[in-house]
Amino acid sequence: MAEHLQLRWEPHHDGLSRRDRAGGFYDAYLPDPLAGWDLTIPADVAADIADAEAAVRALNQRGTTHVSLEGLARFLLRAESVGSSRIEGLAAASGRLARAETALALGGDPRDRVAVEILGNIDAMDSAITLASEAPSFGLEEQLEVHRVLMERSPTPELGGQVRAVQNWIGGSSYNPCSAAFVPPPPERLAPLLDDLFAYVDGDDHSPLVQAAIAHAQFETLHPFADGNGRAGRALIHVVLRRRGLAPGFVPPISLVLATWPDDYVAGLSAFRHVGPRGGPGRSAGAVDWLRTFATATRRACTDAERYGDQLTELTARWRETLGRVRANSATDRLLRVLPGVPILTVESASRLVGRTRPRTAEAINRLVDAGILEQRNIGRERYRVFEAREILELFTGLERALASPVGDTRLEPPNRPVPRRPR
Ligand SMILES: Nc1ncnc2c1ncn2[C@@H]1O[C@H](COP(=O)(O)OP(=O)(O)OP(=O)(O)O)[C@@H](O)[C@H]1O
Repeated sequence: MAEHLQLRWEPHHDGLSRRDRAGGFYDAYLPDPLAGWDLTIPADVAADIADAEAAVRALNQRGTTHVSLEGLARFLLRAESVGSSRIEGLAAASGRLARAETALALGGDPRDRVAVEILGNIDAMDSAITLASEAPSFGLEEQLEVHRVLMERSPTPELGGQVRAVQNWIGGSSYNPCSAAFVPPPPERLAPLLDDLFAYVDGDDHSPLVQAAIAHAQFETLHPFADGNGRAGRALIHVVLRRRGLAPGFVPPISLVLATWPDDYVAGLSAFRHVGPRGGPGRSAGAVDWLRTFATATRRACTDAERYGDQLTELTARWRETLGRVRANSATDRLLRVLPGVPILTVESASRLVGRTRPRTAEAINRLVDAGILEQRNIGRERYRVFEAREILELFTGLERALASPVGDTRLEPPNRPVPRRPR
């Protein structure tokens, strides 16, 4: 039975105010395990979930722009891998990251410390997700490894891969949980609940989107780490959708939309935390509120990603019109195909990507520069010569900004969290 445990807080800290120094009572939440839950989902919400799953599937099957979505979606992981308090990291434009990444790939010094640090976080998220998605089975050990990788580049790497041994809480005073918005289970109650959660993640009791939503909510409810629960919980959504095969190539940015609707997000998590008997109707009713929010966020993430895919298609069609005749399978033709996924190139990297000699590739690049499609830049301390498709980077910034607008359009409602500035 899910319940609140009333516990006494013995003060440890010399807090600033009398209230912070004081001890007192608090309610820690103890959820039910997930195993054997007979979750009842009403028809309208089941239909919402089916629609959202179909949208994710369609996005993953989207022929030509599929590779492009995958290519740039890596940068979307920035907001999932950088703590939400890191404003500078969240507001760094994708062009800046792509340039730093290119300089690093060339063995140089990008001279942009912030971008290098963000890239490190993205890599950590990327490898944590890959590791967990490809592991033959998923259990606590895999989750600890994911957390270790995620925390490696954080200010507190020593917290990585360790289940907390102390009580934590969300909101209220920093000194005691007595005024907290939510208090997760006490540390000594975590072990069986974590085993239960990862058995659920490894199974297929529910459809993939339901599983991702419930795994995320139960994970945030347990808050098993001293830090990095947000990052690990966001990674878990990707892991479930990949492991279940719903999103083999591209996971839509669901948690970015949830971050844009913080009130709905927290209300959904709170509704999920029912109090009462394990099989009672209150449990399913609370979970259904959360599932509705999660399905809506998924559909919105897919719509925004679809729109971005359409804009890419329109842009490349416009480029072809500007260029006039482009011979099929020529270096130019192939370059136009790879650019949406890799908008910053050198002659060498482009030559590898299009499978043509360097002189042929250089000719094609020059043609695109003459047409205003590519711009030459010098990057990094070494001043490497690169070619950049500015319009693609701008579209991507537009996608990031739209995702941060509660209504999906920054002209109607501005972004409500830090995002890159609109390109000038
Ligand atoms: N009321 C709540 N109940 C349960 N979980 C919550 C609640 N409010 C926020 N959360 C979750 O807690 C996370 C923050 O936990 P924590 O500070 O450990 O994570 P983080 O990865 O360090 O930070 P961030 O999410 O800001 O990157 C949020 O991202 C959110 O997923």
